[in-house]
Amino acid sequence: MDLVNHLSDRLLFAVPKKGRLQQSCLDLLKGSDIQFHRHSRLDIALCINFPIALIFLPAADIPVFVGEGRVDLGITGHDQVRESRTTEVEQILDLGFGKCKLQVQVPEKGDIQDPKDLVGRNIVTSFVSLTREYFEKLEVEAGGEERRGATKIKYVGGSVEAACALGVADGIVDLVESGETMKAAGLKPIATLIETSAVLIKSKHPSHPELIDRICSRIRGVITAQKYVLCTYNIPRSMLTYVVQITPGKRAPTVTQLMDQGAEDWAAVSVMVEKSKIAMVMDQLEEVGATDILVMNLSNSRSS
Ligand SMILES: Nc1ncnc2c1ncn2[C@@H]1O[C@H](COP(=O)(O)OP(=O)(O)OP(=O)(O)O)[C@@H](O)[C@H]1O
Ligand SMILES: O=P(O)(O)OC[C@H]1O[C@H](OP(=O)(O)OP(=O)(O)O)[C@H](O)[C@@H]1O
Repeated sequence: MDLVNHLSDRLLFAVPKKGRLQQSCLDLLKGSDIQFHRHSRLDIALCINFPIALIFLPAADIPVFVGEGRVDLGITGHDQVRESRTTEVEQILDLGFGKCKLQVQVPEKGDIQDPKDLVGRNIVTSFVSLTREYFEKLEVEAGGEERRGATKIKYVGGSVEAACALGVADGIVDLVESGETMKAAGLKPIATLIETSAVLIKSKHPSHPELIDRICSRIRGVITAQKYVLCTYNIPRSMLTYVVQITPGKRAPTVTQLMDQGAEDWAAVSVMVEKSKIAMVMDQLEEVGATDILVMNLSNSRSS
């Protein structure tokens, strides 16, 4: 197959080839009905139902390719966009997965309590630019311009948490989600550089802008459906002003008349509620007299 010819008319969309973001990305593509066949060992997959080619790349390389305009769209971590230093990508959508923090970590039992204590010492990280930027500020605060660059920052590609135990580093800068890796390595956090999650990014000069809008709209629909549930309930009309405050909806609740004889002063409400808040919202609705409260998962959505 002549891949180069096949790519020329297609929107190029980069997704992580491995690691923490990959499965959620594949789920998102499936939910958006972006169909493709990936041949084993090939990092390019042509879509069947869109003029799109998926390019499987390391998460760290995606902002570089998108920033240089070699690829039109991409999914990677916000941390990787910041680390790449590119100003040529637009972050168009927070995808809500891959949430973690980039933290300064030191041995739990050591004498270092404050990131300032690390100035002039050895740091190991996969995020050299963000770490350098962070420590340059501390260096200047600690000793003026002549201290700038005093901290030794070394790049490693993975297993960063092993660096202190191996005597390579006095502290590390690494991602933390559950904290299990940090704890197992006998480390504790002493500062947070940034919080991150997966983002959809696009080149500032993309090809196929209309197709990009279509894909963004599909992905946004799937993300919204994952974030919200649909809640319906019945409520006396006299209580409507209260319950609208409990369930304001994404735009506004839909209120309809109950058809039951004798229920003229009752209304049926249908409204989107954030999944993370639904249990508390149901408690509040019950307290103010709502009945027949039902909650349904959404498989997809579209709204402007
Ligand atoms: N523990 C985690 N929880 C949530 N998201 C994470 C976690 N670790 C990493 N991420 C996100 O996934 C991105 C890719 O990290 P990951 O460790 O999967 O890298 P990778 O591309 O597999 O490279 P490598 O494993 O070789 O370092 C990170 O930049 C971050 O945005
Ligand atoms: O706080 P936790 O939930 O334990 O997650 C944090 C770990 O996850 C990432 O590494 P990953 O496991 O992806 O492998 P890596 O060390 O090879 O990058 C990150 O670099 C941490 O090591």
